[in-house]
Parts: sequence; structure tokens; C-alpha cells
Amino acid sequence: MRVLVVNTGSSSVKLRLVDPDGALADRADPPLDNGTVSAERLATEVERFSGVDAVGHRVVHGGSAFRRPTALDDEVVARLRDLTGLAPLHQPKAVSGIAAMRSVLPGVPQVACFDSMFHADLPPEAATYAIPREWREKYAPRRYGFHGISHAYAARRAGDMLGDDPGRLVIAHLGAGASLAAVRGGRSVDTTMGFTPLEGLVMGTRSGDVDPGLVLWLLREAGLDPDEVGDGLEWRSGLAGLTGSADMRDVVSRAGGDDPDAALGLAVYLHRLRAKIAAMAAALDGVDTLVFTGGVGEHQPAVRAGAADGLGFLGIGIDPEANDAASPDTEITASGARVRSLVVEAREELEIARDVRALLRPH
Ligand SMILES: Nc1ncnc2c1ncn2[C@@H]1O[C@H](COP(=O)(O)OP(=O)(O)O)[C@@H](O)[C@H]1O
Ligand SMILES: CC(=O)OP(=O)(O)O
Ligand SMILES: [Mg+2]
Repeated sequence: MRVLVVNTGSSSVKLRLVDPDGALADRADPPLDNGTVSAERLATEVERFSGVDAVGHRVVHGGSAFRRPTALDDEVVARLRDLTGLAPLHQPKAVSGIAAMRSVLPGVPQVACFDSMFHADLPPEAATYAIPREWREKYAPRRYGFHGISHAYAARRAGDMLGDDPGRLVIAHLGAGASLAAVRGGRSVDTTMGFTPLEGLVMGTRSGDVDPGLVLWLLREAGLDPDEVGDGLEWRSGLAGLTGSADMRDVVSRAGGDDPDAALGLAVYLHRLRAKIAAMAAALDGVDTLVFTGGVGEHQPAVRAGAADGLGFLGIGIDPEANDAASPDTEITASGARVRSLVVEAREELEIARDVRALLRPH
């Protein structure tokens, strides 16, 4: 089965055609027009992909209803659209991509795979927010967690690379969005993103954790309205808010050239990253393997080195030469370090193609 995978992130759309043996047959990276994917644009791109047997879509938020890969029909698309408020940066783009692809390839089965599904069985102590019972009963908010397709792939790949169970695994998916997962036995037991993809690490344009008291203060005392606060925290915070650029390449090179804003931005990013790696290790009772993935995780040695710096007490240590020379997939463990550190290319399309085949294969 040849699967065309549509990966709609907050900042990009990636089209990948995956052959039955898992080989990448073709790829295209069309630009986002005004934040959405138009049917016309997709039609042009898709003409070049021949022999598509099925389409797999990355959808960030599955809410509480979608815990597994799900075949798409009108009703499912409508329910995904209803989840927009929970992932305003992502869900409208995914839904527009699904609508476009269904009109361009009618009759080809289409499946949604969710970033949240890998974290669907988080232990209650990791999934539960300490808020009033009444809200928990009425709105059922929980830590959903995201980037799960990437985390699931990285966990499997780490096992292949080590030729063994990776043990207590901390995965750092560092891209435009960024999150950590604590994984044991192939299952997520904790993660840094929450009810929405805004919680946790410092990201390209997102704040990650802030004091909820700050949000209340901005609304009540500073007189901002909810849309202004949302826009600020989603689009004008993170590296962009601290340095003027959401692109880690820029930030690292300017930080090296003594730009004080870039130096502070990188320091804040790394301070949070180290703290949260330690938190994931705590959820696992220790760590055996650390994986870096995503655009920043794969291509920014300074970020990997900065993340490991100060985590020697956990047994983490990165070899400076291997780290500077690393091209994924590779190991960068320092000699004598107890924790194995790996760099893994994010291959969400392979995980999605696998899920699509498993769902559509005749039983
Ligand atoms: N080849 C590269 N070299 C250095 N940094 C990169 C490279 N590719 C991506 N990045 C960094 O990764 C971030 C984007 O992550 P990526 O995973 O590509 O995006 P997305 O989350 O949209 O899939 C940017 O901060 C960018 O600087
Ligand atoms: C969930 C998420 O933040 O995805 P991305 O990194 O693609 O924006
Ligand atoms: Mg991404």
C-alpha cells in the first residue's frame, strides 16, 4: 500500500509518499497560503504523486474521543473542526488539508493519526490538573500531550539503534513546537505539553509555561482581551518574543556574536529544557536513554550540548566531537556516561504510514 502522508504543523506542510516497504518515494513541501492549505495548491502538488492507495493525515488534537487512527468521513471531519479551540495554531490547518485532499483524491481512503494518541494512557497523576472538581467533571480537562507520532517513532528507532530495549527513555522533540516525553516499555508516562500545545518548553513563537496568575493579571489589570493574550502567547512569545526570531539557527549564531537578546533567549530556552528533562527523568525514576529529534534537536549541536550541560548528575554526558559532527541517526554519548544519547531524524510519515496500513489492511 502506497501511503501519501500530509503532515500539517504550525509552521509547515510536508507531503511524503511512502512505499509499502517504508521507503520514501517522493516528497513536496508546499508553502502555507495565509496559514491554510488551499485545494488548488494541493491539487497541483498531488498530480506528481502517482499510485496513491491511501492518505494519512497528521492531526494534532484528537480530544478525548479520538484515541486511535480513524478513517475520515464527513462526520469525523466535523468533530475535528469542533476541536479548533483546543489547538488554534494547528487544527484549522489540518482540517483544511483534509478537506482539500478529500476533494483532490475522492475515493481514496483517508485516515487521521493524532499527536495526542500516544499519550492517551498517561497515568492519572501525570494527566490530572489540580483544579476544582466541578470543572473537572464539567469540562474533563486533562493533559493530552502532543508530538506523539514523533515520540512513538523515536522510541521505536532508539530501540533499533541500540539493538535493545532503550529502558527509561526521555525524548526531546525540538522543532517549531517543542515537547518532551517520558517513555517506558514503548508507553508515554509523562509529557510536557498539556491540555493544549501551549504548555511546557519555550518554543519558536509559543511561551510554554507561564504563571496562570500572569494570564489573569493581563486580562484583569492590564486590560488585554482574551484574543490579545492568546495571540501574544501563541505567536509573539518563545524565541520570537525574546530575540525577535523564531528560528533557532539565527538565535544560536547571534548568541555566539554577543547579541544580548539572543544570549538571554537561548539561556531561557536551555534553562527550561534542562529542568524539564530532569522532571521527565523523575517521572521514570531515572533515565537510560536521551533522544534529540525535530529540526532543532537534529541540527543544533549547541542546543544539545546546552541541554546536557548540568545534567551530569543524571548520568547524561555528550561527546563534544560526536555532537558537533552528528548527522542523524547517530549516537553522541560521551565515553563513561551512563545514559546513551542519540540524535534521531523525525520521521512522522513512517509512523503514520504504518498506522494507516494497520487500520486499512483486511483483517
Ligand atoms: N537544517 C537545519 N539546521 C539548523 N536548524 C534547523 C534546520 N532545520 C530546522 N532547523 C531549526 O528547527 C526549527 C524548526 O523545526 P522543524 O522541526 O523543522 O519545524 P516543524 O516543527 O514546523 O516541523 C527552527 O528553529 C530551525 O532553526
Ligand atoms: C504539536 C505541535 O506543536 O506541533 P508543531 O511542532 O508541528 O507546531
Ligand atoms: Mg514539527
